[in-house]
Amino acid sequence: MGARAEGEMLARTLCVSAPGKVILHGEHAVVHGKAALAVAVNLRTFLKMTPRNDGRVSVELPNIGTRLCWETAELQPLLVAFPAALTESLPPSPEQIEKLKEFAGLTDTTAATQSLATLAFLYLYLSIASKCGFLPSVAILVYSELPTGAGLGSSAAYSVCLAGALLSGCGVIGYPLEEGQAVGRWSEEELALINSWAFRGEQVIHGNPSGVDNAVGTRGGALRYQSGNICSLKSVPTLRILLTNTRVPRSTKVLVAGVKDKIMKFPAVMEPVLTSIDAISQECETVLEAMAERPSLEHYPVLEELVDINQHHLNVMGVGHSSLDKVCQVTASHGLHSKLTGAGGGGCAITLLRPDTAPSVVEAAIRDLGDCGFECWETDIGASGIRAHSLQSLKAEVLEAFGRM
Ligand SMILES: Nc1ncnc2c1ncn2[C@@H]1O[C@H](COP(=O)(O)OP(=O)(O)O)[C@@H](O)[C@H]1O
Ligand SMILES: C[C@@](O)(CCOP(=O)(O)O)CC(=O)O
Ligand SMILES: [Mg+2]
Repeated sequence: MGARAEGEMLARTLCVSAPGKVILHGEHAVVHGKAALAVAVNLRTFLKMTPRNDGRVSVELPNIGTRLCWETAELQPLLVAFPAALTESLPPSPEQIEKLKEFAGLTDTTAATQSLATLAFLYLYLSIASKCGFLPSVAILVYSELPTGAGLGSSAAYSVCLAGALLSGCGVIGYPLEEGQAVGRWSEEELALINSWAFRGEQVIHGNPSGVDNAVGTRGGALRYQSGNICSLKSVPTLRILLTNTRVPRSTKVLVAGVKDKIMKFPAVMEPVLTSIDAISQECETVLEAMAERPSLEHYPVLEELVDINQHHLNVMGVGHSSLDKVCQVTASHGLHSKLTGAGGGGCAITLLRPDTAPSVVEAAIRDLGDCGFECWETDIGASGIRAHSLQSLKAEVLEAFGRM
């Protein structure tokens, strides 16, 4: 697609998608500067953005039953609180969030799910619009295959899609889809910009995110993340992972804040736990590299033991839940090893499957987990990061979701 001047609105419909993720090790500790290993999973969030000609901006969020619509003229006065220089260099401020809450009529009685999604959209829309000097009149629809609020990075996939679409739509970055092309990808430099803005969206939703989720949602694959440093893991073996959704709702923002409180209350107790989790991430990465070089079943007992140790540490940090304990007990009864993934407190767990784990064992574990009311599915890891798509290339259920609104 030919280059457009920054600030020149894309005059066509664009479509982007970003993957969810699984944190193998390091959730919560990564918020406090330790290493985490995260892999993208092929459950994706899709966003379609279409130019409007009526001076309005609308947002359809069917996964959370939310529809938003404003006149861009209503939004114009808010730009004063979003000067480009400020929003690019500083995190969302409490004053900015308060202004957005007041504007959108969000109160303490508004469901957090709706409130956070609305605030993240408005923050990114106004910040990027401020950077390119105009308020685009567009219709946005976001549809996700990810369970929302379950530890699979749905907030990050949402933020990455919004950042990619708005930056492309406003001409800050290109839209990498030539005529006749099905899928396009941005340059490294553009991905870095998408990631940094997605991180801003995560800051609105999570409060104090580490950045691992938006990093893996932007770049895909498998990576080690520590204090802003992203290291893509080139040699990662194919891992079989069983995902179990306990369906217990929880808020990452609340759980992350709770861990911070515990660290503040018991620093001498909690710092060694964080250091131990950091060592687990490093040890796991070493084993995965060895497996990639020389595949062998001998490495699995080590991986399984690291899973067990990390799960115990997460319970010590206060982010376990009886439903997650149940997943661990049920899978252990089949000789399998599980841990929570993401913020915990419910949501999803991962179970490591060996290459030679008998299908009958997996089926029995899935059956028993289903009897507990949990939803299970085996997933492959290492999905691609954010992508641009032609509408024609999208699978039927996505087109259906895009079309029914
Ligand atoms: N598809 C979506 N549509 C609208 N909002 C979404 C979507 N996915 C995630 N969100 C926002 O992200 C929040 C979930 O974030 P979080 O608590 O971090 O859970 P997760 O583990 O899924 O990232 C939701 O409450 C909602 O505000
Ligand atoms: C708990 C944490 O480490 C991961 C949160 O993952 P999720 O939002 O629950 O998918 C928080 C963070 O790293 O920002
Ligand atoms: Mg999240």
